[in-house]
Amino acid sequence: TEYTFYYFPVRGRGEAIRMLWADVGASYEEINVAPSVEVWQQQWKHKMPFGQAPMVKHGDQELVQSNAILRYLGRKYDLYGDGPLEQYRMDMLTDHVEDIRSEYSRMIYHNYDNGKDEYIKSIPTKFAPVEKFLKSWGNEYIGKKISFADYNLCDLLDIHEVLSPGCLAQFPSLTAYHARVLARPHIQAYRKSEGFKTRPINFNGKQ
Ligand SMILES: N[C@@H](CCC(=O)N[C@@H](CS(=O)(=O)O)C(=O)NCC(=O)O)C(=O)O
Repeated sequence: TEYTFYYFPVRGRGEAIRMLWADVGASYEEINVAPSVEVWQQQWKHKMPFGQAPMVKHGDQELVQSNAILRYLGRKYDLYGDGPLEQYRMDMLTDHVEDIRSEYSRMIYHNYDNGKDEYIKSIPTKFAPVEKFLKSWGNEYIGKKISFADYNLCDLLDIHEVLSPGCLAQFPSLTAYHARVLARPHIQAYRKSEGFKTRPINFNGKQ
């Protein structure tokens, strides 16, 4: 296989990478670095450059930092837009996805019971700017063609739909965009796979 993917058995920060590989038809093997917390802490954590996962082994390279991995794959598979302005937009939305993902993870892992309702109330504010940008850019994706940033944004929309069903219905461009990415044949096939269907979104089973 072309890649070895060292991560937890969750969507988390790995799902956008899995979607990209599915869409380009790349072969990869998943290594579950946390069949138990002890195995992660005693066998794997110290092997990771920053003590964290995901890590991707590609040839003799060991790649870490999920957004850097996405950009590396974006450059490798021509999934990084057409020119500096499209690349800026992909980077800018990737940064926004990162901001929201961090806030989402903090709620899921540290403040679910008391913070979930308040977080759900904040969802429109988080996604209204994305709706405006996509609408004004008028592309099928963030760029004219699919990019590494689309898989990341699509995964973020997925997990927010699970957290609060219908939360994106008020955003027509975002809703159409989400459906468009999910309708891609290889993504459709991936979403029907056992791996996708059985994988929890987060490590603590909260969603
Ligand atoms: N900026 C890093 C963050 C990676 C990260 O936070 N990994 C978490 C798991 S997850 O947030 O991706 O689900 C981790 O390794 N946690 C275990 C630990 O830190 O021991 C990235 O984007 O790859």
